[in-house]
Amino acid sequence: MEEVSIGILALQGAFAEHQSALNRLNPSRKLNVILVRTPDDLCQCDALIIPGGESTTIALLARLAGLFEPLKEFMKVKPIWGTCAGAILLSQAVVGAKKGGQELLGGISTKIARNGWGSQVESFEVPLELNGLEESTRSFQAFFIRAPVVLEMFPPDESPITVVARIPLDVLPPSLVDENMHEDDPRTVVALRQGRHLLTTFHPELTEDDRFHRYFVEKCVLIQ
Ligand SMILES: NC(=O)CC[C@H](N)C(=O)O
Repeated sequence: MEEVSIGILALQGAFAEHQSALNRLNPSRKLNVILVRTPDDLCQCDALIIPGGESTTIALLARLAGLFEPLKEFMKVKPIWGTCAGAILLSQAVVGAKKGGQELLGGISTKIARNGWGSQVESFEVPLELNGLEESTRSFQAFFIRAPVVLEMFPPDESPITVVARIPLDVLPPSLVDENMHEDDPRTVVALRQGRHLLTTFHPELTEDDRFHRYFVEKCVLIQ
């Protein structure tokens, strides 16, 4: 059986947790997990995960490793999943970037707010409402740690955006709900797929529930 190689960008952040989650899966094809630190590592990958951490630092370290341009090229042809800081890097536009700016790979048609839930809540845990994951009726307990917030989903040029998970308004910490927020508000969208790319603003790798990892492998990587 032909193997498939999934890279995890391992410059900073929660890459080891993603590695453990991938190693727990038992997908329909054999998985080879590669920690990516150089352009040569990236060349061996069929898909990539960019973990949570600090988006500015990850971008800077990627630039220093000579990985930034190769990552942009990679994203044009192969699937990438960005979690939290990784979700910022995948977005087309960001607000709240650090002084000096934030380099983006920009392959997903979203505008995202860095640390967008504000300083009042550094982190929180809520059950999500899912769409298209296995056992979707069973909610997913998600950790948000200084998470970004999706502000806008642009009408895409090519592939449409599929919302994969939302935070129901009634479980959002009250300090984060404002009176203009409605059920379809982009700010409630915490996981979305565009083509073969996946974006999650929380940390699926910090739970034992591997459904998002399975979703990425089956729906973004192995799909023809
Ligand atoms: N948990 C995370 O990945 C936090 C992201 C971080 N706030 C950033 O801007 O990069």
